[in-house]
Amino acid sequence: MNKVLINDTTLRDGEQAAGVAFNLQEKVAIAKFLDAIGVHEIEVGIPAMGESEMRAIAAISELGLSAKLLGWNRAVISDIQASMACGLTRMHISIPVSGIQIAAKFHGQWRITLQQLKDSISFAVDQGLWVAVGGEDSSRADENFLFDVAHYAQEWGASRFRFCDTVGVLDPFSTYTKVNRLVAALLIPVEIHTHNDFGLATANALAGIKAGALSVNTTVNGLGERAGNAALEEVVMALKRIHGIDVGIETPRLLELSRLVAAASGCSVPPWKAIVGENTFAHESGIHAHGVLQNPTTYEPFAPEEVGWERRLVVGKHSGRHLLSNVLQQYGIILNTEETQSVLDAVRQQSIQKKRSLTTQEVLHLVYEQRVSHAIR
Ligand SMILES: CC(=O)SCCNC(=O)CCNC(=O)[C@H](O)C(C)(C)COP(=O)(O)OP(=O)(O)OC[C@H]1O[C@@H](n2cnc3c(N)ncnc32)[C@H](O)[C@@H]1OP(=O)(O)O
Ligand SMILES: O=C(O)CCC(=O)C(=O)O
Repeated sequence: MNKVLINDTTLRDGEQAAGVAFNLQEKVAIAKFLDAIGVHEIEVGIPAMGESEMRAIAAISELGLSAKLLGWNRAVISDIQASMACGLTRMHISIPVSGIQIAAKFHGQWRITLQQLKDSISFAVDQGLWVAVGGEDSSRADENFLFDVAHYAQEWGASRFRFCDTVGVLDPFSTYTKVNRLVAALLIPVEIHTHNDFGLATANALAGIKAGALSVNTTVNGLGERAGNAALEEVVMALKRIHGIDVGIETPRLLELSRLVAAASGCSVPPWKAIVGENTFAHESGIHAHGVLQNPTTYEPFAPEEVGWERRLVVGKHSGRHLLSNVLQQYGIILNTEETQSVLDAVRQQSIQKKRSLTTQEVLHLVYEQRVSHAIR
C-alpha cells in the first residue's frame, strides 16, 4: 500500500445518480477543480451518449489538464470512436462479467461478450490508444470466468483491469480476498470500483487497495448510482490519516469541491457526512466541548483546517458549563455558578422548542433575560 492513483468518476458514475444532469460549464468546472487539487485521473463521461455530452467532454479534453482523462465505453467500437472524436486517448472499456449481467445483456452468450471485448480492445489498441477494461459486476461473477476475462483483456492489450462491486454487495473482508487473488493472477494493475448499497463503499475501496489495487474510483460526496460510490474525500483522508499514504491531493480544498458538486448536482450533503458534512467539526455536547477546549484531539481525528473547515462550538440542548462560559467570555461576560446553570436550563428549553442549537445572539439574549429576572427578584 504505497502509491495509489485516484481515478475520479464524479463526471461519469457520479452523474449517473438518478436526477443528476451536469451542463457543459459544470462539467468543465468540476474537471478543472479535480485537476487543480491534484486528482490523477478523471473519468470524464460517456461520449456514446451523444452530441451534447461529446461537446462537454471535448471541452474538457481541450483544457490541457495535468490529470489523465478517460472516456467510458461499452465494448462497442462506435462508443470508442465517439470517445476518440472528443480528443480522448485513454479508453475505459466495460464488459459485464457476471452470469446475471451476461444473461440480461447478451442473452447468456458469453462467447459473443468476449468477442465484443476482443474487437473493441483490438480496435482501440490499433488506434494507438491506452486501454483499461472494467469487469462490470466482478463481485458476483464466477471467479474462474472473471479471471479468464481479465487474462484475455491483458493478452489483447489492456493496461489495467477494474474490479467492480457494481451493486455494492461485498464487505471489506470479501473485497480483500477477491481483489487480492485477482491482483496475484494478473500482470497488469487492478483498479477497485465500489458502491455504497450497504454503506461500505469507502471501506471496500480501502480493502481493495490493501489487497493490491493500485488505483481507486471515487466520486465527490460519494455521488453516484443508487446509494453512490466511494467518496473522494473519504478515501483520500482515510488513506492519509489511517494508512499514512498521502496521495498528493490538496485536501484543504475538499470542502470547496464538495460544495461545487453539491450545487451542480442539486444533491445536498447531510450534516453528518464524513469529512464534508457541516457537523464534522461542530461540538455541542458538554463533555465533548469541555474536552475539545482542553485539547481538540480529544474529539477530532484531525484538524478541521486540513479539509477546509473551521471548528465550531455550538450552544444547544446538550451543552454544559465549560462551553457556555467559553462562549460568554468572548463577549466579556462572566457568570457565577448559579447564573450559569439557569442560563443552561433556559438554553435547553429553547433548544427543544426551536429544535436546534441557539445562535450566539439568542444565548446573549437569554443571559440578559436571566439577569433582568434576577434583578427583579
Ligand atoms: C454499471 C454502470 O454504471 S454501466 C454505465 C451505465 N451508464 C449509462 O447507461 C449512462 C449512459 N447510457 C446511455 O446514454 C445509453 O444507455 C447508451 C447511449 C449507452 C445506449 O443507449 P441505447 O442504444 O438507447 O440502449 P439502452 O441504454 O436502452 O440499452 C443498452 C444497450 O447496451 C448494451 N450493453 C450494455 N452494456 C454493454 C457493454 N458493456 N458492452 C456492450 N454492450 C453493452 C445492452 O445490451 C443494450 O444493447 P441493445 O440495445 O443491443 O439491447
Ligand atoms: O467500468 C465498468 O466496467 C463499470 C463501472 C461501474 O460503474 C460499475 O460497475 O458500477
